[in-house]
Amino acid sequence: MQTLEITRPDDWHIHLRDGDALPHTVADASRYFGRAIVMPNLTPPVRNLIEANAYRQRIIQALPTSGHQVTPLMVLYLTDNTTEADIADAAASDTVFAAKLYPAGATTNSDSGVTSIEKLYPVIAAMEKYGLPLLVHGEVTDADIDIFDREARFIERHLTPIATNFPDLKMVLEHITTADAAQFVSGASANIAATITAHHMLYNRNHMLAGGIRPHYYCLPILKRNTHQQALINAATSGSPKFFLGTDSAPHARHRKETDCGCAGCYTAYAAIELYAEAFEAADKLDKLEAFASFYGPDFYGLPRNSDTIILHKNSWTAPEQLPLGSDTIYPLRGGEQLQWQLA
Ligand SMILES: NC(=O)N[C@@H](CC(=O)O)C(=O)O
Ligand SMILES: [Zn+2]
Ligand SMILES: [Zn+2]
Repeated sequence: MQTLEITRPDDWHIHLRDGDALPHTVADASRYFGRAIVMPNLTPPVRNLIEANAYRQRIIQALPTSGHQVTPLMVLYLTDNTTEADIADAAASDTVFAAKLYPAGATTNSDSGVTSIEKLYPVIAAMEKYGLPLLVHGEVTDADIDIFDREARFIERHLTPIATNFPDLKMVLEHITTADAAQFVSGASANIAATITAHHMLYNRNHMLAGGIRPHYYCLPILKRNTHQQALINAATSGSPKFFLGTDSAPHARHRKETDCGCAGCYTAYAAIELYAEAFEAADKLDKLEAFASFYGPDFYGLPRNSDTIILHKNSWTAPEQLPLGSDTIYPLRGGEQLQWQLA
């Protein structure tokens, strides 16, 4: 049996949600991730250090009592009312590691997001000054911009100006989905990086739309055409330290995805590294998985790499068709289908 031993990975983009969902999401994230950058898009969102620390406590209370435990790294949710003092407090803490820019209306729970990125510039200046990374959901929201073009337009309109105006800002373009984004990040300075999900490496929009509409493949930014998928595979497996693992595992109750207006988000945390291993193996680049999953993320954030390892076996198994999420159930990505890699 083929075996793969890699340094313990971290997840640099995950949604753990809150309340009775937490025991489930936290247990899945704890299977092997050392640390997790925890997205702040709760309702209400995590807007300041006090709210971040309270959420962190709720996560810690939900950690499994035996076995490995993931360490939550908290993130602030930027709003039109975020102040430079909010940034200073967060940067001085040892619990908050970044702040997240959601353009208002761009994605799940982004209603409190930023309505004018230019008005946010003083806050971004503070992030540059204090060295707090800016994490970006990079999509414009204009009704007249095609949903498949929203990431590329965001790069031209907003990311390029931010990068020019704040040359020392640490910035992560989250869950990139286009060749345009991969190119932008590759060509940018070393303080600009990107996370890539397993599902954007494994799938393109045909998987979601050809032969029937499959709501469990619907996430934002939306899956693009296969040439973009190939660009993401190339970026993730290139060995460039600018691209690292962020699952964007985002659970939604099954009935909220299988409905007339379904939610965006795919649940992958139950088999995240297994799905990435499959994608890297398909590209014949398994040797590049460890650095993508375990080195480049902590290097970018200025944190130590994990010192222990995990082991994966090449061994086919059937993914569960559904999983509990508090009092709801979720249909995980790949539910009921075969997975190729298994955690030892
Ligand atoms: N990716 C998604 O489709 N959904 C995420 C939000 C996000 O990361 O944009 C969620 O919170 O459900
Ligand atoms: Zn997002
Ligand atoms: Zn996300």
